[in-house]
Amino acid sequence: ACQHRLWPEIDKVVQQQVAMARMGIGECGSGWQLFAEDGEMKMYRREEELDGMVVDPLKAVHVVKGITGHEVCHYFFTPQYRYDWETTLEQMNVLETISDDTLMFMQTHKRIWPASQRDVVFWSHIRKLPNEKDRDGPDIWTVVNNSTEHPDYPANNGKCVRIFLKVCLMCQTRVDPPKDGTPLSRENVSCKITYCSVVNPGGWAPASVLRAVYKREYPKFLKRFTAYIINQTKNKPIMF
Ligand SMILES: O=S(=O)(CCO)c1ccc(-c2ccc(C3CCCC3)c([C@@H]3C[C@@H]3c3ccccn3)c2)cc1
Repeated sequence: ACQHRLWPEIDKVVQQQVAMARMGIGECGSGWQLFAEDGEMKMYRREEELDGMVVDPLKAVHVVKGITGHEVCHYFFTPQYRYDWETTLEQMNVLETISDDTLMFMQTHKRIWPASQRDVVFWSHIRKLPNEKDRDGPDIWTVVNNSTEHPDYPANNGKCVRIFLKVCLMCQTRVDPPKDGTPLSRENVSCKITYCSVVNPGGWAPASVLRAVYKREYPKFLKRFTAYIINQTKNKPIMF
């Protein structure tokens, strides 16, 4: 994978995104407003516009018991599961297998009235990072999705408006070993999930409509995605 033309960009964006995800909400600069909360899940956004278009950065933090960061990133990265959990997905194609940890996708998302239908081309990279805080603690796992161009799929040449996105899913596993020395089980693991995304809708859509879509779709997405992983992994060995 080192020689691929995208490698320098992938490495730069992954380092950037992970640094951002690691910062707490307080450190990320002010302006974050909590817009959704459900148990351990907290969703923040900043209201930002670019050329009159809503490009609100989103940052969600969640703690889920019984699953690990490797499992969360595995089910997020691997194409074959995506239709099971991605509610607004209409079509997904793997355009290129750049390496075993880097894929390129083309996706069309369901039209959300009154906005026109959207599509997106992005590379997706999964990576394990050393746990700097706790040397012998479990590694951090991350998936970064970043818009890119593909010669066979030029933007806005068909029915869809091309969106641009930068997404970072970063997961930190926590293990609380059982006191009585019994073998480790899923009750002893939990995962702190940080999901950061910036979606540029590509073409104009009413700010009120987009913000309503985000307010509805993002909490639904994260709840459905994490419930899916719990269900997929419950009778399987723990993936660390
Ligand atoms: O994390 S990912 O990389 C997972 C891979 O699939 C990803 C997440 C979200 C999107 C996405 C693309 C388009 C749109 C909108 C923009 C204007 C009209 C359609 C939305 C809106 C926000 C709603 C939404 C939010 C969350 C999940 C799905 N839908 C989201 C794409 C990829």
